[in-house]
Amino acid sequence: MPVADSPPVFHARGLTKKYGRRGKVALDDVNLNIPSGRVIGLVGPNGAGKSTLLHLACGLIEPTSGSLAVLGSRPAANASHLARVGFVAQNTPVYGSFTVAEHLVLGQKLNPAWDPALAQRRIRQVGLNPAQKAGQLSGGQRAQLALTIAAAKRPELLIFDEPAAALDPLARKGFLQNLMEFVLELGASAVLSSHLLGDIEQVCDHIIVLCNSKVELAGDTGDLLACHARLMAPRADFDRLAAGVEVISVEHNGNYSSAIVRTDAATDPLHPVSLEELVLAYMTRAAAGVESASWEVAR
Ligand SMILES: Nc1ncnc2c1ncn2[C@@H]1O[C@H](COP(=O)(O)OP(=O)(O)OP(=O)(O)O)[C@@H](O)[C@H]1O
Repeated sequence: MPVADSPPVFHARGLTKKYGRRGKVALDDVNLNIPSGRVIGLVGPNGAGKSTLLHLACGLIEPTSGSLAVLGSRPAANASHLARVGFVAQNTPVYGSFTVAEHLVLGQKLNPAWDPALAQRRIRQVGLNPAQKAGQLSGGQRAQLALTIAAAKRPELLIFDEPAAALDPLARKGFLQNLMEFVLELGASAVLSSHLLGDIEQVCDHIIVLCNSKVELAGDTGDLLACHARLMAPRADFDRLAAGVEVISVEHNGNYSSAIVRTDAATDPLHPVSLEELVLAYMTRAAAGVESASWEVAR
């Protein structure tokens, strides 16, 4: 894994992206500092701005205002920076009329640090036929090809936009396993956007929760899990919570309530939360904020 003094994977300051003449806001004043050496899960509801952030990070689009540095430089600043980042887009695009072997030849031509041995070995390991046209591969095989091409660049950062969404559970498991093997073999960082919280929980050690174009939560999963818990108590107790306890989301069931709280205090009775519960709590809070804001406007 990269050393502690490596530049951050993402360093965003006031990062804002608006689309089109109407200025549709996709990212709104985002601040982030994501250390290297992590497998980062980027989660959030549809339209939250995840793909926009990843496209900005790959230099495919420009911010409207603010700044984003990726591995310490402007995204896609030059050929050598491009070579440091491997990107697997949504639906893992490949050239349908090219064979698997032709993809590897193309990869070698286009990438100065291409590792042919790694590419060949991985193609063999995942059982891809070099002579097969990519257009005839299954979704899982296409994803494995796209992952191999991204990894054979030997990048410092691998970026995946919902790479496994269309795969069946077995293919997804294989894909995630390979992804983790690559991360270890390359000593790379990875950013993985996904709606599949189970996948995120399985492979990520850092998360970014993006809701309504803003960062709702970001941090190392271990740290976040340590300062969140489920609090179950009579409903009335929630009116007099200890100082330092913040309710993120709460469900009432008769006179009893169950809440996900952020706490630096030891409050009884607290139960640990899973990463999935934590992410859902922040997404629920953000959705409730939008609902009450639009209700205010409607009044
Ligand atoms: N090229 C574009 N032109 C106009 N609006 C766009 C464009 N791309 C994205 N948007 C809008 O920006 C917002 C964020 O979109 P984005 O694709 O980044 O979200 P996302 O979190 O990746 O969503 P999903 O989970 O559905 O893939 C959405 O409201 C979307 O409609």
